[in-house]
Amino acid sequence: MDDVLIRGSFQSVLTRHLEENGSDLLSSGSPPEPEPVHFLLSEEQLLLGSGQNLSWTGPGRGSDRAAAPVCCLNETQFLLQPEGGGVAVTCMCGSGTASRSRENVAEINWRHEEFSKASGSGPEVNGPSSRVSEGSGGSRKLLDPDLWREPGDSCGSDELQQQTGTSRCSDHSPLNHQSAVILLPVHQATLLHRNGSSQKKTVSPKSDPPVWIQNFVGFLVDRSIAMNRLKLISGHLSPGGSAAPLPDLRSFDCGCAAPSPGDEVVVVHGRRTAIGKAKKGSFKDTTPDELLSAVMTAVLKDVGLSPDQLGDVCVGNVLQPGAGALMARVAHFLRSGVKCQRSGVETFKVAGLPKGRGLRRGGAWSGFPEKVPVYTVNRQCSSGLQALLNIAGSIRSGSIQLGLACGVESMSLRSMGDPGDLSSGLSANAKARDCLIPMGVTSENVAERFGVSRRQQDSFALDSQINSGAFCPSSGSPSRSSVPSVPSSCGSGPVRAGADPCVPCRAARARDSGRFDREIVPVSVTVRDESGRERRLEVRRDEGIRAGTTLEDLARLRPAFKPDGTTTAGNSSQVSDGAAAVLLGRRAAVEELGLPVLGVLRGSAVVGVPPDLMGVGPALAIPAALQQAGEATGTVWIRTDPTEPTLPQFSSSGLKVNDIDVFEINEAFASQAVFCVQRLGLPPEKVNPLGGAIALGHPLGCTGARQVVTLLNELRRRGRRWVRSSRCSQTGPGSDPVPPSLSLRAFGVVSMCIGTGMGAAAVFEFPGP
Ligand SMILES: CC(=O)SCCNC(=O)CCNC(=O)[C@H](O)C(C)(C)COP(=O)(O)OP(=O)(O)OC[C@H]1O[C@@H](n2cnc3c(N)ncnc32)[C@H](O)[C@@H]1OP(=O)(O)O
Repeated sequence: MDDVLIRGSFQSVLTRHLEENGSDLLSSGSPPEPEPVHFLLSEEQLLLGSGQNLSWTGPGRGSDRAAAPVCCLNETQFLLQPEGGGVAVTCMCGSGTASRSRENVAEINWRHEEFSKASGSGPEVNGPSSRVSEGSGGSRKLLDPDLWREPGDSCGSDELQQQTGTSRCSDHSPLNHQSAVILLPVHQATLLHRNGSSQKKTVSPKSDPPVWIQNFVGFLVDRSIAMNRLKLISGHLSPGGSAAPLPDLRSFDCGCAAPSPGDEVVVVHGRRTAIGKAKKGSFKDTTPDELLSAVMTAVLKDVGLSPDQLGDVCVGNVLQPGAGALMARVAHFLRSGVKCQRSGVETFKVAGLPKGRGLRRGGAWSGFPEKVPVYTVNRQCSSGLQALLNIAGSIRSGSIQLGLACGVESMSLRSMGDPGDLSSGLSANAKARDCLIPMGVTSENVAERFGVSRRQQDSFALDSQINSGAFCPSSGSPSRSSVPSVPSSCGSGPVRAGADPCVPCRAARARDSGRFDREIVPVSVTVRDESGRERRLEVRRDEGIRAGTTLEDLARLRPAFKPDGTTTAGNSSQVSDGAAAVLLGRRAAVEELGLPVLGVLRGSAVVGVPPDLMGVGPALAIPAALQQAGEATGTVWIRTDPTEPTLPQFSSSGLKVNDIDVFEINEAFASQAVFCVQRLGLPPEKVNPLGGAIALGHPLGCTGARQVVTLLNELRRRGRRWVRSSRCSQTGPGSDPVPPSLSLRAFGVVSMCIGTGMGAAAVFEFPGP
C-alpha cells in the first residue's frame, strides 16, 4: 500500500481507509504488518471531523476507550500500553485551556515517563509542549509545572514559550499545536490509570475493526512542520528506534473539509412538552424526571426505535443538584405516561414513516433498559443545546451511532440564585464578581451600554407574543402598536401556493393555529390547589402566551430588576417548566435503520463574552457557527480577526444571513435579543417566527433542545429553497471534487446567551423531505 498524504476530515479519511481496506483487515485472523499510512490533516479538518473532543474509541461505545489506541483531545485519563504486537500511542493534542493547567503538565510528564519505562526508546508522545530532539529515540524533555502560570495568564512565561516553542498567546489554542494521531494494530492492551490501577483489554478483530486500521498519523499545523514531525515519529516507531527515511508522500487536496455524507450528524426527530408557568402552572407539582421521561419516550416511540439502540443519552439541566445526574437516570427507568400511537388519541405522525410503525418495531414500553447510559450537562441556559452538541461530538468521533439529546427544567421546584460554594477571593476579581450579577441586571447593562430603549424592548416583546410588526430594528422605532390582521400563511400544514412562508406567526397565532401540535407531547399530571386538593389533567398547550398583549400594557409594567431600569416582566423571558428531546444519529446508521432525516447539524460554536454583558453572546456565537457551517457545507470562508476589539459585524465569511431561513434566538431578555438582531442585521421576520422565550417561557436546561425542535419543524413546514452550494465530495485520492452546483436546502440557526458570559449557536440544514 502506498503512503498517502490526504487532506480530508479526520472521520472521512479514516472511514475511507476502512472502506478501502476493511475487508482484508476484518477477514485477517491476525493483525496485519504495520504499513504506515500518513494523513495530513489541517487543524480545522481535525476539529471539524472530530468535534472539540476527539475521542476515537472505535469499538465499544460511550466512555469505553480501552481498546482505542489513538489519542483523544483533552483526554488525560489513561495511557494505553499495547502487548503482544504493535505499539499504541496516545498523545496529548493541544488544547488551549486544558494545556495550561498544572494538572495537565503533570499528566503529560507522566505519560512521557510511562512511555520511556514501557518501551525504552518508545514513541514520542506528542503534546502541546513536547519537543523531541532530532535522531533516534527522542529525548523527552519533561515540563516544569512551575513555568506554567495559573489560569488567567493565557500566555504563560517566557520560559514556557521557549519550552513549547510557542511565541504568541494564540499558539496555545487547539488550532495551533502540533499534534499527532497514531493508530496501530493492537491485540491486547493494558489500560493504565494515573491512580495506579490497570486493566487488561483484548481486542477482537471482528468486533473492533477500527483497531485493525494500519498506522495512522495525522498532523496539524503546516505541512513542513508536519513532515518533520512525521519523520521523527516514524523514527521512533521503527525497529531499534532509528530514524527511518520518510517515503515520498503523495498529496491529495480535496479543498473541502466537509465530512462524507454518511458521517454527517443528522437529527432524526424531536419532541417537547408544553411549557408551563413555573410555580403557578400545570407542571408546578410535576418533577423533572417525569417531564424528561415523557419526551424521551415519545421521541423513540414516534420513530419506532428501541431504546437499546441508543449509544448514549445526554440531558441538559441547570437547577437540579449535580445538574440532575440522578434525576436523569431515574427518568430513564420511569414508565412514561405518554399516550401511545395505538390509543388513537395521539395523532402525531413522523414524516416519511408510516403511522403506527413504532408499535411494530418498538413493542410495549417499559422505560429504557439499564444498559443504555445517560449523563447530564450544565452549560446554564444553553444546556439543552449543549446536550445536542455533546451527542453530536460522540457521533462524529465514532463513539456512538445514535444518541438522544435532551433538556429539562423545573423552575417550580428549584430556584435560580443559589451560587453554590465560591471562594471569598472572588470579590477581588472584577470578572469573577461579574459572574454573580443577576441575569436581569445584565439585561439592564446591555440596554444601557448599547442604547436599547424601553420602547424597543417592549416592541420586541409584543412581537414575540403576537405578530404586531411593532419591532423594527432598522429604524429602531416601532412602526405600529396595534395587532395586525392574521398572516395568510399561518397554519400547521405546508405553505400554500402564493402565501409568503416567511411571514411570522409568533407565539399566539402559532399556538392557536396548531403549529406546535406536532412538537408537543401531551403529559398527564396531577396538580394540587391551595387547599391541597388534587386533580389530574393533560397538558398540551404552552401556558405563558398572552394573546391580548398590547404595547400600552407592556409600557405600564414596572422595571423588575432596577428601579430606573427598562427590563420588566413583560419583556423578560418567563420562569418556566418543560422538557425536550432530540434523536441524533450518524447519517449512515440512520439510513440503514430506515429512520427519517429531519435536519443536518452543519456547525456550532460557543464563545465567551463579558459576564456583565452576557446577553451579547449570540452576536458573536452566530457568526462563528455560520463560519463553521460554511466550511462544513463547502462554502469558501474567511476567518474574522479574533483580536478585533469590538464585536464583529456579520462578516462575508461562511454562510450568510441570506442563507438562513429561520433564526431561533433565545429571548432571555428583549434588550439582548434586540441588540443581537440589530448587530447582526437579521431580518426581523426571520427571527423567532413562532415567538420566543418572552412569550413561550424559558425552562433553562430545556430551552436549547426545545428551540431545535421548533426550528426544524418550521424549516420542514416552509419547505426547501434553492441555495448556491459548492459542496465537495470526499471521494478519495486522485478523484476530482464535485464542482459548485445548485442544491436544494434550507438553513436555520439556534442561538442563546449564557449566564456568566457566553454565547452558543448551532446551524442546521433541512435536507428536504
Ligand atoms: C442566559 C439566560 O437565558 S438568562 C435568563 C434566565 N431567566 C431569567 O432570568 C428569568 C427572567 N424572568 C424573571 O425573573 C421573571 O419573569 C420576572 C421577575 C421578570 C417576572 O416574574 P413575575 O413577577 O413572577 O412575572 P409574572 O408573569 O407574574 O408577571 C408580573 C406582572 O406582569 C404582568 N405581565 C407580564 N407579562 C405581561 C404582558 N405581556 N402583558 C401584560 N402584562 C404582563 C403580569 O400580568 C403580572 O401582573 P400581575 O401581578 O398584576 O398579574
